[in-house]
Amino acid sequence: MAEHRIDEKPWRVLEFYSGIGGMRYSLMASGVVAEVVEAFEINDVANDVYQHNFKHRPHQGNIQSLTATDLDRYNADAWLLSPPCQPYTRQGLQKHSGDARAYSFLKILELIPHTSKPPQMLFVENVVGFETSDTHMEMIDTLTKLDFVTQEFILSPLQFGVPYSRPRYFCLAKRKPLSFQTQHNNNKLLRSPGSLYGRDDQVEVVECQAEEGSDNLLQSCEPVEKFLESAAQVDGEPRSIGDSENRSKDCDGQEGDSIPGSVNEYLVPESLIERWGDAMDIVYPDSKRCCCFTKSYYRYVKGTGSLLATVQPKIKGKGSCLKEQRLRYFTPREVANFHSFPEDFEFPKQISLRQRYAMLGNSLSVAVVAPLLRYLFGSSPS
Ligand SMILES: C[S@@+](CC[C@H](N)C(=O)[O-])C[C@H]1O[C@@H](n2cnc3c(N)ncnc32)[C@H](O)[C@@H]1O
Repeated sequence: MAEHRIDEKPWRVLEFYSGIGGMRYSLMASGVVAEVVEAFEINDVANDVYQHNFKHRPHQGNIQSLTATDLDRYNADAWLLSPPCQPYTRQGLQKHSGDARAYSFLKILELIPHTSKPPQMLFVENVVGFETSDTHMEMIDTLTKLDFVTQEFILSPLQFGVPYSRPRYFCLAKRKPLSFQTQHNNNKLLRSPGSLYGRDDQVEVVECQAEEGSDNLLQSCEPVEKFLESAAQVDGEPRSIGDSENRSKDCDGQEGDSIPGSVNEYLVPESLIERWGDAMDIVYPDSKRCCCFTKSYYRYVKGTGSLLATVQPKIKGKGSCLKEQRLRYFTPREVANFHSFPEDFEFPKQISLRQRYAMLGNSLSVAVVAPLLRYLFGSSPS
């Protein structure tokens, strides 16, 4: 557990790029006594979802236009940020700080020295690849000049028992005189959660080798079936206003927008299986791993997330007839389960299926972020 402050006053937290609130759910799950004093998000649909679940509407607008005076008003102890990842993704142009979508985060870094009371703690989440970018260099440079100590991680839900591969980069920063519990990891990039639980480096090396694919690691994960809705629940997904009855089924694998009214509408059309079967990642209820769901899941089938075989073939995989396996998309609720969102998380009825998948694809794993936040806020032995 994170230690409470002696005065029991909650930490005052600012949440930047709040989306549908994955960071806030992680903070709640971490057990840290904290209050989100404001959240910032440009996308009003995401703000609808956030408000629906937290009864608090984030400040809507471009983070780039915030000033040091604006931020001073909140008198926050910690800033949690999950800035756009497109400038750093391997599939993208990798323009890093040259990409306009990186500007708002660079602006925030610029503002820190101009605030009258800089935050004591910072938490940044991004895609793997961020750690080699010039934005990362800029961030570490700024934090070092301001007397922050950092510990960086690349971690995936697979390392926390969730059968879901979504490795992400995390930077944890504390301003002196605050310090981390495991100080020998200062200024290191770690690929195992060992130090979050006070385990030594040797264990970390083993776990690091185990990441992404080792049998040991996968065996410690729960099976995919634990994350599934029952057929009745899948059937009960709400239909949204203005959604078309049928998805358009383009030959390039792109699909249109809708909200399914029955389980059949999650089934992958045969035309897509014929055309894209070889590129599909297919998993079974007893599988111990599925692929990262991106914001294009359900619109495209290639490289956007796994599909579930609802009929178990005699021989698993592509050797057996895919059409007989009744492939279906995971529902948004199931994707939220893989992100370890709480059961009471829900989308307002008017949010379309495409929007649900897009916002979930942008979000983060509570199973990974909660222990990182607990570690960040925990106080070091003096
Ligand atoms: C990687 S997602 C973070 C998602 C969030 N952590 C969650 O759990 O849903 C980035 C978010 O930043 C928002 N965003 C991007 N640029 C922004 C800007 N300049 N100002 C405010 N929000 C921005 C996007 O709309 C998106 O929701």
